[in-house]
Amino acid sequence: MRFKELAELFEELEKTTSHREIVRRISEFFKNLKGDEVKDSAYLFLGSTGPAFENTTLGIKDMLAIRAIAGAYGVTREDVSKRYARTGDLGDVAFELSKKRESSLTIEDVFQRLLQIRETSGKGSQEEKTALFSDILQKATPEEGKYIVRLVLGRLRLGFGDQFLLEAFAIAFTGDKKHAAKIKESYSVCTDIGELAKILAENGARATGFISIKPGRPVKSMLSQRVESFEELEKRVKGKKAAEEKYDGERVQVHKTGEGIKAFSRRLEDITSQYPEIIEDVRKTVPANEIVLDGEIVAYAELERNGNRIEEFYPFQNLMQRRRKYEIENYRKKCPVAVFFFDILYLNGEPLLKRPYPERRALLEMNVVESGIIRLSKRIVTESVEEIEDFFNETIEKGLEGIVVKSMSSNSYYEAGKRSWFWFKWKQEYSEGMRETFDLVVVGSYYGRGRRKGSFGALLCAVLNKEGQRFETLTKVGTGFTEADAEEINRLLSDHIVSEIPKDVSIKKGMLPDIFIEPAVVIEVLGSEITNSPGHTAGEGEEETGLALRFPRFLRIRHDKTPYDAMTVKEVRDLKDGT
Ligand SMILES: Nc1ncnc2c1ncn2[C@@H]1O[C@H](COP(=O)(O)OP(=O)(O)OP(=O)(O)O)[C@@H](O)[C@H]1O
Repeated sequence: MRFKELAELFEELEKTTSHREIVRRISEFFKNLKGDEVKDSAYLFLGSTGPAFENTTLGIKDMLAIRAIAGAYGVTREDVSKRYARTGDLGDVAFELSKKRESSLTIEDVFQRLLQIRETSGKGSQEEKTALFSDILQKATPEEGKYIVRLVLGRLRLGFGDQFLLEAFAIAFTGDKKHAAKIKESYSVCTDIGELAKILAENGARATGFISIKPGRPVKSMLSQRVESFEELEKRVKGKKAAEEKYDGERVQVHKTGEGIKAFSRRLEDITSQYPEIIEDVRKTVPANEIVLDGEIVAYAELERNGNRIEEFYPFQNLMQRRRKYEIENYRKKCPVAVFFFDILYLNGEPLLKRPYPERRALLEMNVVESGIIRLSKRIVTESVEEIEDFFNETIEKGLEGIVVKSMSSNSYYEAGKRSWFWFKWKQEYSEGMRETFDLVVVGSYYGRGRRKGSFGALLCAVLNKEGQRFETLTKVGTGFTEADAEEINRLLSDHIVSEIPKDVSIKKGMLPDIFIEPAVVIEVLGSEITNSPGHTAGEGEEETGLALRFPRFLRIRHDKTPYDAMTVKEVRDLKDGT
């Protein structure tokens, strides 16, 4: 299919606000695609050239793009820069400069070219990338050029995410949107949207029955519910249960496929290169040929004190030093880590997601030999709430944040991507009656004054309205930031500044921030009271006013969460209602 049709659709979708209409248009489009176009278009709709767990960056920043655009249209770089300053979007600049009336570019041509740019590396690659980019721009019409530029820069902002695409697949490939729920479940297991689209296109609704975990392709993590009290725990998980230490670090899924070993974060990013010591030790101590393990990486050291070996757990913030591309060896020494595996999802050709937890745990213990760095989560198995309470107190003494209680029932499967009723977390702060933490999405910022001049004074934060896939504001967060936090936040937000309210965000007039931010950055906030408020849009309906969070205080950036992992309106309402 011609790329022109995709560019035209992008243009229309940008202007469309109706959820139904967007899904309908996308599904019509997918119905007409053939072969590889299905897979490639699925990636392109999300502004990418592959699944999240592959490194899909094309390595072209503004400077190179300006060079490529100037070269393509025979104008000076100054001219391009001036237009860029005026429009704020290099895609719009390409649109202005292109004079081409007709083009024969196909979706495949554009996709292959993006891949070529992505795969060009090494010496002289900048020139080569620029030349490849310039060349395709010359062949493109103004509309096509606009979207090619945005795709190359990773800035296609259509204002919707993968959930819309999955709903469109239901209509396009199964003929009925009632299959959307099953397709969304399949996406938690097959997290490669292109691959999923292809399987659905070839097999229809039947596909959701056989999609399975595959080593090398991370599944979405299973998450836990929270309980308010031990009494509630007893009610929720009857009889024998396991209580495991809860480690506060970075979730990790380790995939071993023969000699290849990869580590993926909760956001499904490839974090293999950040933790070479874990990869080395898995190679040494996990003999299975093909295996997928789930666990938590923590900043950790075993120390000797007065002749005793003691375990030292360091705060989550220490571990964040390891989020880097360079100086890895240096930081490996500065911030030693261990990984605590608590689950096994695949073993030598056999998917284990549908095996109950006790069986999975037994297989985990049989297949992982503990070393200094590779550990198994410590746990007890008991029917007694008192024993769990003792275990909980010991974990707190050790400096850990709490426990995760797991059901031992015969259907306690691994529920990828779900906040499951088989896992319950219990943290120290709950037992102390402390305030609740909220993971919120930053959607705007207000200029700072006084000491905070030049930075932000407060951040406008939102929660996810799951039904509408929209972000609705809940609170303004202005305290709790250190200077380093503020700097890091400014840096993260700078990539996501937009000139108007993003389409999937709702903000009340009186709450409009100085700068709009597209949903991308998640922060964890401590708050104390949820109230009704006409100032915010969270949960606002015809009959209901919005909800607001009072006295919020910034705790940390959640690098590991995407906006779609943020707290939902329903969760906030449940907390308010005390359910
Ligand atoms: N033994 C364990 N079993 C399961 N999860 C564990 C364990 N130890 C640590 N964890 C971590 O705890 C998380 C479970 O809490 P939850 O699912 O609510 O995630 P969260 O939203 O990140 O919450 P929190 O902020 O409380 O960590 C898991 O995602 C995992 O990263």
